[in-house]
Amino acid sequence: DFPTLKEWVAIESDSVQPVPRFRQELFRMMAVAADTLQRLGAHVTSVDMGSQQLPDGQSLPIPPVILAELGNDPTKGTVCFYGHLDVQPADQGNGWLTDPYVLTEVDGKLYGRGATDNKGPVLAWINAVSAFRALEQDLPVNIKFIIEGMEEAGSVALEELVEKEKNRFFSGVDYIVISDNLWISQRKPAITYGTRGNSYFMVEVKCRDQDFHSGTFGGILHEPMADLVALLGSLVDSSGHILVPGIYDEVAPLTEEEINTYKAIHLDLEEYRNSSRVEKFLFDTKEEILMHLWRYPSLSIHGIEGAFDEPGAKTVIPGQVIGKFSIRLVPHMNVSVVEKQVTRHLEDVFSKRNSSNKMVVSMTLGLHPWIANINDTQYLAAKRAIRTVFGTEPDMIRDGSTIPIAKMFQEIVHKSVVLIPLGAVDDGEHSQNEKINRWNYIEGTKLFAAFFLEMAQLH
Ligand SMILES: NCCCC(=O)N[C@@H](Cc1c[nH]cn1)C(=O)O
Ligand SMILES: [Zn+2]
Ligand SMILES: [Zn+2]
Repeated sequence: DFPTLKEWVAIESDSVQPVPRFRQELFRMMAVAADTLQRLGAHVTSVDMGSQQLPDGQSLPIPPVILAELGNDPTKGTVCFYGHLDVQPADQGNGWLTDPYVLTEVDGKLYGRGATDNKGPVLAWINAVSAFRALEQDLPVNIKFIIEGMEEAGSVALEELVEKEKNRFFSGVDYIVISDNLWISQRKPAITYGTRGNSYFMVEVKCRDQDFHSGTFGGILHEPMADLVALLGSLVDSSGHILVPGIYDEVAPLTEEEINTYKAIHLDLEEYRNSSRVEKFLFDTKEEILMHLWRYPSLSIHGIEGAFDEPGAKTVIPGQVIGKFSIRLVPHMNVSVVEKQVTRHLEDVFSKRNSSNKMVVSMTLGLHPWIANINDTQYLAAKRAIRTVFGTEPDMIRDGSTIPIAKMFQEIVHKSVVLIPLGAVDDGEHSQNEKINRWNYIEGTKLFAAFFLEMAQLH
């Protein structure tokens, strides 16, 4: 009578679209998960997270965070698992070949929103725990769970909760495990020991708060879009090199030993390129590709608010526009130093244009990079468990994206954090036709069970 992945995927727990219907679904999702953990024998607390103020003045309730505990034997180590049960939006009309909220198996692949990000891995951990229950075996370690429902919306209010629970819920925790990313291969398991951070910028250029007719005003204005395009064009060159002065100053120097870690990773570049449907990457070797995803910063331009982006040929001059870009940060870059460097650079470029428009730069998100010590006990336990279940050594990888909670745990709770992904490189998290392979889901469950046993031995 345990929940299946199909039942969990059927709950439309979208945290990104701030509408009451999805919030209700999120509350239902968290209630179902709390009930599951209770039936597993855990002591469960659903923490009220208050409400979220939206930019349009609306307020929406934040789904509760689940804190659960199973076992408190002082002779055993305590492993805390973090996961999230909210999902990215999914719209069947938009490229999905099956209903995103109906888990559908095709050729051993389980398609559905949240299948790999992150409902499948959370359920795999729960299944591993329940396997010990079913076999009437004592759990080898004490287990804690922290499960949230707002990760895809930026883990709203979670940092405050972690801070508040630092000396309570987290006081007895020895190790933290997250399973919220993917392998770098289709078949070879991985352990993740680092993620990049992210600093997200908005640059607003404003002439007035209404658009202009380009026949009536074109030729006599400093156009906001022309200013903005020049600003955005000044950020990165065609080889991907970021042009903000000083931005590379604090990037950790590259050592020979580190290069060898990239050499050891199996990555079929041709397959990677083909499955990504990209004609050519900026770099030609595996080592360069991995380094530019994991250990060097990158700058991406995301969009322009206020731009005319519909089909057709409207002859408008937008009166104000907001450019959006972000810089993925790596050790040892500092968020506030980056904020100053970017602001100064944009101000310099803008002042050289002698524009009469107003420019405002703001950093709306500052997430730190995270890197762990791969000699920590739980890394050894995860490696041994992978050998047992998969009969191979894992790829030791980093992730080019950002999992803010990893750094929060490291900084606030001061505990070792490991990422043990279960999904394959082509699972399509955040994309249409997200899936988890049946094989990954089942072997992943075994991996977590083996990990508990290894942790018990090594603790
Ligand atoms: N493979 C794990 C993906 C997790 C993820 O997508 N995180 C977001 C977090 C974020 C960063 N800036 C804004 N949100 C990401 O884009 O990396
Ligand atoms: Zn996720
Ligand atoms: Zn996600």
